[in-house]
Amino acid sequence: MLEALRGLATAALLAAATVYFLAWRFGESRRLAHIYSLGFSDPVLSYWSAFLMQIDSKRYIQKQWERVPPGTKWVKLPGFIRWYVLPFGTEEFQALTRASDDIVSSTEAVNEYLHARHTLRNDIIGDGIQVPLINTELTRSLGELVPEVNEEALAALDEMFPLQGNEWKSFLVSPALLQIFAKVANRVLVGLPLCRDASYIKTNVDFAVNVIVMSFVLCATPPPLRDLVDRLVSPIPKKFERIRGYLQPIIDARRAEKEKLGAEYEPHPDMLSWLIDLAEQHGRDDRDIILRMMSTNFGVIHTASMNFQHAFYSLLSMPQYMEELRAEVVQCIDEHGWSKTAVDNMKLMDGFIKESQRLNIIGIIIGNRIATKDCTLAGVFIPKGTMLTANVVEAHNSRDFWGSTVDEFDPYRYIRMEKETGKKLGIVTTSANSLSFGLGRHSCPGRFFAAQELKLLMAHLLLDYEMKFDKKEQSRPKDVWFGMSCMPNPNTRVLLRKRVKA
Ligand code: HEM
Repeated sequence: MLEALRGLATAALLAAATVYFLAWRFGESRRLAHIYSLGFSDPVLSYWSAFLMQIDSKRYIQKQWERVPPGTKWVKLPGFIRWYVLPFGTEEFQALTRASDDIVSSTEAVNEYLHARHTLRNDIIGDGIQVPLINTELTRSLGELVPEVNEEALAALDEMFPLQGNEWKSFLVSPALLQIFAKVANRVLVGLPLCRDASYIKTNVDFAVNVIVMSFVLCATPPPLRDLVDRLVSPIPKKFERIRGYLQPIIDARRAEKEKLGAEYEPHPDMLSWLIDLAEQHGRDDRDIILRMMSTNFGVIHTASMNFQHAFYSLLSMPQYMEELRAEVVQCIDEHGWSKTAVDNMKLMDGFIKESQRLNIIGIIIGNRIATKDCTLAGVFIPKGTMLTANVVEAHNSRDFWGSTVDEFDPYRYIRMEKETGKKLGIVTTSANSLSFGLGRHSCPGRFFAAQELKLLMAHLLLDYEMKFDKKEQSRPKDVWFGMSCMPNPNTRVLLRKRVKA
């Protein structure tokens, strides 16, 4: 009896979800009929296109893009849940990057694809007032933070890759790098000793996975049922309580220290301190501070770790660049010590990581925004509720822009282009053809810190380790694609050995 009832409830839920999504999709297809389709435009047949797109999204968008008639302004890409509208020409791309927040909202887009109102509690912290802290406090402190980031990078590498004598040892890269990046980031988010607490780090790493899984669950749930499903199955409230257990005593201790020392109080140079001050200015409670810490952790750990893995695999598959990169690190450190200037001067390393980001993308689209009202962008009507986004595959592989060597991995490309154009083209420079950190006013504010940690970690690996893939053929392991998203192969093992320095 109970089984039958459960079956009936599941069938009713599935039927409700199907009716809801079909109704939504029919309406959206009608409203976007004037925009060129990458595949079938018919609301029903477009599900077939969406299916083909999910199977091999990179090839699908590349092939369909080549067929777009010249002069087209915007195109739409079919998804199972909705259409994605993308700028086709330069003018349209600029209209998207320049559109103000009251026309296109990145927060609403995050709310939709990550279900952030539920998963990241954007109903409370969706105002994003912590974002400017990254642009100001964190980016300004990068120079001061180098010794700390450096110390943490060394400690984390030693812990995750323990080696003795001159033995070669095999390591699974992906989980080790997640821990390393979580620890290094938390050195500047919360400081010592918590950044080295294995259980705190694990809770944050797991929280990010919970967010992704819950966003899939909520995506498959019709909107009226989402609050209920979230309350019944989400593991996130428990994660919040665990993180609160770690952070609340530190928040209390810092407040007590400030009260005791008065004018002599030296604030800790980390995100937690900046958030405590921010909460005071805006009259927010400690729950607010903890949620913002969790949301920041969500944004920093997996992105940096995946970008690094891609660059690391590229390096191992092209060992011819190891000596040149090592020589550059040695020269920069000899001249400037372990400092921001030294890191900034590692131009070949910069170009190597940027070239890896260009060719090893983590998704075919980036910079999602939702139109919050009916509007006209570059002369074309965009209805309220449309998801706008940009094509990373085309941006990073455009033969017109990158020239005949577009398919080659060339770390010197940016040094050469900087000389030719006089423009800065480092990792942190975003443009219509470099979209790894997003686009326009909501491009990643943490990219200056991210570039520093990626370069410092790569520098230490080069100086302190010999490394190669733990498999016969030393070629890049195949990436793993899920629909429109891609990640470096998580099963990759690497052999490491302590390097004897000359
Ligand atoms: C390699 C590492 C990283 C990558 C690839 C990355 C990438 C991105 C991308 C693609 C976006 C969306 C941009 C857009 O919608 O146009 C973004 C947004 C953001 N990132 Fe990062 N990120 C990284 C590291 C970091 C770090 C270390 C921090 C903080 C310290 C950070 C904080 C943020 C924030 C707060 C936003 C939202 C900005 C806004 O809404 O205005 N990210 N990031």
